[in-house]
Amino acid sequence: MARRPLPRILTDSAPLARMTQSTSLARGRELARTAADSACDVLHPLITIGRGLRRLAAAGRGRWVDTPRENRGPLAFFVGACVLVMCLVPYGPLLALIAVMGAGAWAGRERTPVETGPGEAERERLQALYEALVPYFSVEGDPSPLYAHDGGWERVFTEHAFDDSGRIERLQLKYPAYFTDGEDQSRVRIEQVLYAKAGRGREYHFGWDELANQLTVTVLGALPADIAAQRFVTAPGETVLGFTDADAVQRTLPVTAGQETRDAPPVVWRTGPRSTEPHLLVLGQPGTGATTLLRSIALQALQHGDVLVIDGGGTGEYGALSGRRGVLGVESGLAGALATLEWASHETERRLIAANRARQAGRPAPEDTRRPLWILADRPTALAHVAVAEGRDDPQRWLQTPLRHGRAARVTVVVADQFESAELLSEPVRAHTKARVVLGPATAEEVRAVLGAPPHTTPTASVPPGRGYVRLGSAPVLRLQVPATPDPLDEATGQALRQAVLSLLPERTVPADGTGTDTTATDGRPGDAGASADAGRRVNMSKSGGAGGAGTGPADAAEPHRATVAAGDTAGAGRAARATGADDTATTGAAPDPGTAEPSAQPVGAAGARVRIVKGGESRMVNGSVETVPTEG
Ligand SMILES: Nc1ncnc2c1ncn2[C@@H]1O[C@H](COP(=O)(O)OP(=O)(O)OP(=O)(O)O)[C@@H](O)[C@H]1O
Repeated sequence: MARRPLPRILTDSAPLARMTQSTSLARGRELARTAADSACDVLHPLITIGRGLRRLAAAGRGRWVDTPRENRGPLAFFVGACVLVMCLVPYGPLLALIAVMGAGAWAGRERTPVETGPGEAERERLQALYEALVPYFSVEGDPSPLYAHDGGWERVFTEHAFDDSGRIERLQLKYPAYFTDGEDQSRVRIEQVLYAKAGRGREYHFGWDELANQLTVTVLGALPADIAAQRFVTAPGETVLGFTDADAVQRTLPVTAGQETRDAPPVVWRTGPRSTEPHLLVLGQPGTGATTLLRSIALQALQHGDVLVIDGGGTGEYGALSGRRGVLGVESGLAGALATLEWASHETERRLIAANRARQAGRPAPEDTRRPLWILADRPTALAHVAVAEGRDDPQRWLQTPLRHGRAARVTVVVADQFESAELLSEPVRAHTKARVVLGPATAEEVRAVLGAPPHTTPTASVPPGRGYVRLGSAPVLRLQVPATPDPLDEATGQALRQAVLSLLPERTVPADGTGTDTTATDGRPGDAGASADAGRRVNMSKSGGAGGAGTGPADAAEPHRATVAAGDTAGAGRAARATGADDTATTGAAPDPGTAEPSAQPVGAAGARVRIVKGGESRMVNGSVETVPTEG
């Protein structure tokens, strides 16, 4: 049966449209809207109170439900008693009504919802980060991937925080269990992606929680660079290499920075017989603070021990140490370095033999074997170059015995050099320096090559001098800021820092000039000590040419700053001549091989002690000067 058509009024919309557009209908609508608005304004307090009473009632019901059954009776009794009291007191019901209305109005007030979660721009940033991680955290065939191209970040970014400028400050993310988080390469890839997407130019810490499959990225603030050289509160055998992040070490030290005193987290390196990393290697780009670190170590070492400095760079930046109590020599020439290191090698053996004999005799180790001896070699590879040119020994050869046996003999070796010369470092230096420092800008690969593990932070392209990474043995890699310890004889050094360093230097045992006055101690100005010194009364330990005067050989020309130590007595000139002979003996092969030399049993180490370098030879170290003495029968 055919369907009947609908009446025209229901199918044709034109009449309806006409009605809608009619002015009377529009006016009616306007009136209705105004009336509703006015009613809303008038009734608003009542609406608020009503909403509040509803919320209070809901809260009361919830409370009643939460109350244990056995407590409901007393609670009902208490409420009833309150109501009764209200009814009995004058104006009680009225006051109760006002109180209930007030509470309703307060509970029903409109609260602007607190904005939670990231804003639009921040959500976009998180989504971009998520999408960048998809190729690394997903594999084909995963039925429910955490990371997928059409996925959202909300599932995997469990924590996030932004700084005022909208950059990520902290991010915690989950990753699939099959991700190879145990492999450095895999981790480094993720760290690089996050570094690029979260904003370059800042340092990030990556905390991998392999158990929970969680990675926490935190932006690190710069390490404070305002700590200068000062007396650190440490035990003998402890050396502060610098300062690091507060959560990286468990200890703090009181330090003075500018006008304030505060606690700072130090990187403390332990040396001596019980140390598991008794020697240190420092590598870095030129000008990144290796010399400063060695100077800082020297100032701390001089508190309890003796120091020998080899300044292979020949920049004269250790000149302030010359002639100070405990400083056995500051050498920047090849010949002097060879003689000094040879002595140190024999001294190590002497200490070992003396301590061994004492042990066999049931006595404690002799006093003269217990004073720590520090060998600080700054750029020894520069001298190795000169040695090759002159056909002489590489000075590093004489570091072998101190490196191998120094721990038991309380001899500590610190070697600093530059990245580009690192392959010239001898095998014993590489093998026995378990404490390592990298200074200055370095890629993660460079840091790993030196420290044996990559840093857990992204190295930044520009860092202040003295900034780097440190690793003691197999401990974690830490960020490091070396205390500012400039050369006090450098004119560019500020007065405050100069005074800080000068105040840490031990007293002079050898006058800085012919008058016997300590010019640097009085006014701290550089240059005085060297300029006014009587050249004829100095013993040049770096001699390869004539006695006492300026060197004439090629090595001398290349070493304008080599250290000289004043003899300080009237026999200076003659001693200088003999020192030349001693030096020649030591460096032309007349000295016995370290393996066969029988060390002297004479006391050594303490400032001013007479030290014979080689038995049968004629070299002695007296007050930091090499002198020759007649051979004993
Ligand atoms: N920890 C530090 N705090 C402040 N300034 C520093 C620090 N370390 C080094 N400097 C400054 O950086 C400059 C270079 O330092 P330093 O000479 O120690 O570096 P270097 O690596 O030994 O350089 P080079 O190889 O040229 O001798 C100096 O001006 C020094 O004062």
